[in-house]
Amino acid sequence: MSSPHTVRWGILATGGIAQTFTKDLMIDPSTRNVSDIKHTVVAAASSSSADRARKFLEDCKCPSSAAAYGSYEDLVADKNIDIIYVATPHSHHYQNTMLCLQAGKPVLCEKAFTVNAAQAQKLIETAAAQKLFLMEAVWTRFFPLSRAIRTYITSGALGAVHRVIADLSFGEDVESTWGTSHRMVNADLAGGALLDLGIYSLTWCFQTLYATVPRPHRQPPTVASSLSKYAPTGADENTSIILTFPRGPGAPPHPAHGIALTNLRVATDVDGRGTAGPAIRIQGTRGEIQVDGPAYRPTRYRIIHKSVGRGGADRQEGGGEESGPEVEEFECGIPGQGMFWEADECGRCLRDGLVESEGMTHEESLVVMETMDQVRRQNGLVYPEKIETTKYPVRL
Ligand SMILES: NC(=O)C1=CN([C@@H]2O[C@H](COP(=O)(O)OP(=O)(O)OC[C@H]3O[C@@H](n4cnc5c(N)ncnc54)[C@H](OP(=O)(O)O)[C@@H]3O)[C@@H](O)[C@H]2O)C=CC1
Ligand SMILES: O=C1OC[C@@H](O)[C@H](O)[C@H]1O
Repeated sequence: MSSPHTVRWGILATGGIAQTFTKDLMIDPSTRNVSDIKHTVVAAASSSSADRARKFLEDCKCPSSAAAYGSYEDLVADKNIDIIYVATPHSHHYQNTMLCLQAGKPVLCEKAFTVNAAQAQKLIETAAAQKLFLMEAVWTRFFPLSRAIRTYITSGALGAVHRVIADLSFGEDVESTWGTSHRMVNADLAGGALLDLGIYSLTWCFQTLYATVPRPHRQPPTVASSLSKYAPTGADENTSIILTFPRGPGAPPHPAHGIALTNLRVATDVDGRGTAGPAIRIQGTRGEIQVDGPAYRPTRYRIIHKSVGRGGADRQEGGGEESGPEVEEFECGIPGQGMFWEADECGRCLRDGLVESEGMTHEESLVVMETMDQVRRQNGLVYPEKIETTKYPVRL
């Protein structure tokens, strides 16, 4: 057996998710049955100080040889780095990712990819011109659970999928939890439910209704939406979206609806015990897949088969013969947070000289950003010009 390919990471920013991701990188890949890829962290940078970056590296138990930088500019100049993970707020993704790409570094950039589609387009063009790998860090798409569900749908076993309902809502007292400056609600940081949480509801609609169609036949959905703002900052706190995925050659002949929901004041899981039901329902003519939340880190799903003798048009007088179990339950444990699967994907793409991942293509990141742009346009949600601009460099 050949030795694993080692990926040397640089971490840009030292906040909450940077810690979680980096700790996942440090987990032995064999615990998730991975033997072809290994990860190491060779550097981290904090925009506030090198001391903060040093403490971050220690807290995450990174190798003692890892370099600690007090600026992102110093990080991107480090010749030992294979790829940079950008973990700043949404507002900063465009500027920070452009900095990395222009310094010749491949990038895994946190979601939401950028503030708008125009920025995403520029990053994709820059990566293509430089022949550099670039991916939006939609980690959930790389879970074995997500892959299994997509495979099940493409096999046709669920029949024609007509509707997907996906919700990621938090149920917080917004004022006391986030105030006005926290990145969740701060418009200067492109905060709000849509870009932060709604993107996962959209992810479930897209990965089941868009990514399951052969690539040449994928068509962007039409978008209808409603959004309410959090008065103190103008960021959105309640956003509901209905997507209609057109059908045609290479795809099922009927349009399918994706309903993507997000709300900061009411919760998907109201009692924290799943009593309210699944976060995601994928409804096909032969059955339904129900995925328990949270939508960003699901560990459990079930397939409910529409059996002969039960329900709908297949109902028979006196009940019919049933074939197989009516409900199949799947439990998918995660040996860590689960961010390592997207990191493994980056490693394989770098090893194979790819500039994008089939699991999260540039085109799909762009279509999702365009979808969120439409939702914002339909409801008058605009962020400050300095974070909507495609100008580079801009000091934020
Ligand atoms: N995939 C997932 O599950 C999750 C993804 N996220 C995404 O990750 C990104 C960061 O979120 P999170 O880690 O929670 O945020 P934090 O606020 O915890 O960290 C953000 C970091 O970005 C850096 N930064 C640079 N400029 C600014 C600025 N003006 N204001 C605030 N921070 C700044 C800081 O690091 P430094 O001082 O070191 O430069 C800061 O610690 C967001 O895009 C978010 O959507 C968040 C949570 C979960
Ligand atoms: O990406 C995310 O997933 C988990 C949430 O807690 C977080 O706010 C969000 O940014």
